[in-house]
Amino acid sequence: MKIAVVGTGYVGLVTGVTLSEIGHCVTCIDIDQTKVEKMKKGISPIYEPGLEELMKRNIRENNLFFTTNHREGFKDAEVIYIAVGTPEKKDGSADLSFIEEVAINIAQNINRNVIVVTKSTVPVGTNYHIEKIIKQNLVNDIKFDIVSNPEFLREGSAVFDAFNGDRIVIGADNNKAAQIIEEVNNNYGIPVFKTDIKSAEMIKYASNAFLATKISFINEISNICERLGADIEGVAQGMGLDNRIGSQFLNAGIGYGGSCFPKDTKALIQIAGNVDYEFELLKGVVKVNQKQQRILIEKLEQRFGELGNKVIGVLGLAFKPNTDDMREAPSIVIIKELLNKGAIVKVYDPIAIESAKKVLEPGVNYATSVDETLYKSDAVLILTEWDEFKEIDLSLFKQLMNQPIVVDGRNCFDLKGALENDIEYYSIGRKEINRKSEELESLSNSIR
Ligand SMILES: NC(=O)C1=CN([C@@H]2O[C@H](COP(=O)(O)OP(=O)(O)OC[C@H]3O[C@@H](n4cnc5c(N)ncnc54)[C@H](O)[C@@H]3O)[C@@H](O)[C@H]2O)C=CC1
Ligand SMILES: O=C(O)[C@H]1O[C@H](OP(=O)(O)OP(=O)(O)OC[C@H]2O[C@@H](n3ccc(=O)[nH]c3=O)[C@H](O)[C@@H]2O)[C@H](O)[C@@H](O)[C@@H]1O
Repeated sequence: MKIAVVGTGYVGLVTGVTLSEIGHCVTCIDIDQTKVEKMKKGISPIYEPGLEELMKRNIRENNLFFTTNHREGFKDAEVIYIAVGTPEKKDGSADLSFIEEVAINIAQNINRNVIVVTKSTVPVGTNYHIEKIIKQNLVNDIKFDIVSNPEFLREGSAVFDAFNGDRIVIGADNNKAAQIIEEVNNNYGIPVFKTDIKSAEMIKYASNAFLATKISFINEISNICERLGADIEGVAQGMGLDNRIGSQFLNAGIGYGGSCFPKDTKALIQIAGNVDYEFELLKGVVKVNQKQQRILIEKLEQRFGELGNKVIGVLGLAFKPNTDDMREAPSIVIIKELLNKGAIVKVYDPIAIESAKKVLEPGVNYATSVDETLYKSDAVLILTEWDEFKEIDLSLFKQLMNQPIVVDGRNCFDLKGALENDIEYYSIGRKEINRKSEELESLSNSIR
């Protein structure tokens, strides 16, 4: 089938590339000329494992094209996917200006009957808004249908998710259109769930809000565990064994970040507010997340008192491993606060340094390796659980740092290893490990 995809962020690019991989002829359209030039050469503008190989192959086989020109991109397209951003406005609601612009682009440039599929995460009712804008601005006498097809991929495993997702949600009022979009997706081999348009739009927000709730919940439990001397890892494992709860998304840490959970939770609070419903639970989730992002600063202050002139190394900047995406990364909030408190901040990330430079405060020192970050630091914070950090030789902390104090926001190391390597180790929801502690012997025995 001939398909156009508008917008080549994570969602648009992965959608376009994987649709070409399953046998469609796809043209991706973006208004960013530099990005399009890169993509035409098979270079991915985002770091996403496996994506570039698929891009290159499908470009070579003439299944995948890129353009900045909407008319050229829509030419003969039977299906048009909308995958532009829906960022957060100041009041927390979703900014639909990119979506509205694309609706006008479509109305002015389509030359045949077409199905318009919205992949972007949009508030309930937006697909009808898109339909209205297209109708009002149509230039040619053609017919079109609208379909909601929200995206559930995760950054860092987006290609894997495209072929192994749990479900594809198709929301439509017209059975024929729903059936065609189901056929388009056939070769992904993923179960399809069909529903009406508004419910499909809500499934996306409710899913993200639920996952965010799970994270804030386990983070609160971890804070209580710390105070009571219970161990969050065991608690999460024990909870997850109940199939009704499930073991995923129970990793306590420094709060969720990224381009979607923070904005989608706030947008859903607004969506509910618009129909006079106060979503109290979700408001709590957002508040807990904001508090959790500061938890490592509290731990540092408890240990040092003042942070002025302390050299703090930071390992990990991206909001999660395997991506260079810095959108709403907890590292931004934490580093800003460290600088405000007068600390000297040295940071390292295996992939996200260049994107981090665009968003972090001036005054940050960028290191090029773990060793350089550790060297003569008074404490090290771990903010992203990259494999490179999980595999660090633990003896390096004592060898390279002024004092081996590690405040780990992602529970990368086991307590026994930290203890054996003389690390003063603070993590999330677990016992503190500290050679200075008088309980050292008994603690050591209990861990062994
Ligand atoms: N990033 C993610 O992992 C996921 C994102 N989503 C949702 O998907 C949507 C897109 O998100 P991202 O891929 O992160 O977007 P993004 O913001 O990274 O990229 C959007 C792209 O659209 C382009 N664009 C804007 N207006 C355009 C126009 N009129 N014509 C052509 N191109 C245009 C921009 O130049 C940009 O390259 C959002 O609604 C988001 O909530 C859903 C699931 C996962
Ligand atoms: O709508 C979206 O954009 C996407 O949002 C998330 O995907 P993503 O943001 O890429 O990453 P996640 O793996 O969900 O992680 C989000 C944040 O939660 C944090 N997290 C995740 C899991 C966990 O157990 N604990 C935890 O703190 C991560 O560190 C990260 O900061 C969802 O998982 C996707 O299904 C959805 O499509």
